[in-house]
Amino acid sequence: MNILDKIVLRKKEEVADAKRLISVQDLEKADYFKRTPYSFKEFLLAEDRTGIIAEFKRRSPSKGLINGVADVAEVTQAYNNAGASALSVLTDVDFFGGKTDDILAARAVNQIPILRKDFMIDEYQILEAKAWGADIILLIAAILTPKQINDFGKFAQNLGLNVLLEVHNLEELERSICPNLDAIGVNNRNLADFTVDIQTSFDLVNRIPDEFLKISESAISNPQTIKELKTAGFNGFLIGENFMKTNNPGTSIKEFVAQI
Ligand SMILES: O=P(O)(O)OC[C@@H](O)[C@@H](O)c1c[nH]c2ccccc12
Repeated sequence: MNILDKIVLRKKEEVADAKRLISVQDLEKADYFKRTPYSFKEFLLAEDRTGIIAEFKRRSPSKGLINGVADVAEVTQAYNNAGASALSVLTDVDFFGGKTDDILAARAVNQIPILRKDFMIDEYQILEAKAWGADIILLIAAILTPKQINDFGKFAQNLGLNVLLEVHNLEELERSICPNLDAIGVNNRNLADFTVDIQTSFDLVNRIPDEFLKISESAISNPQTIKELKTAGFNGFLIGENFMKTNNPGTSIKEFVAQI
């Protein structure tokens, strides 16, 4: 079994446990459930922002521990102050060291869009994202059928959430594309075997219809790469490890932004 299969198997248990603890009715009663999410597009295309979607990630299956001490409120605020267009917060517990409370903590101190970064397999998780104050959800083509992508996309957009579809190759892109999406992300990392190649982004960018925001995800560590991805047509750049692996992710993003 590859790692992605393991994550999805465990996710099914995690979601079943969460459903037993908190009902859908209770999620819908949360204060944040009433708020209107920020527009991903508006922030990504804003002249005074960088297009960077800056990620808070403690650990990953590919790298193990990345940062065990960083504070989510402190780091996401520093990302925001450095000009991030949006924040990405991992909520997967077992494989990425995330916590539900991380989104709540980031939401409380930031007025820019927040992506709930997780492996979405059930509508319940979309309701959680809304209740926790997230603005964007991620749908990963590699683990979902085209029908699930269409249905989850519609469900999320009906709640006012923005939808980011993640693909890793042309086959996933072509089978998954549907109208109920706001953005399409090309993951430079193959989630099944962790190999990374930025070329994946350059190969797929012109296959993404212009009605969608175009995001390049993972393995970005050089400001020069942002310039090249922009020229190729990307609007957004999802960066995690490059900042999180340092002693001070907030300083790290500032130095990075100064060079783009
Ligand atoms: O830390 P990196 O290499 O900058 O990558 C960030 C982000 O793209 C990566 O964490 C990611 C992309 N897609 C995912 C899906 C699930 C979990 C994590 C991810």
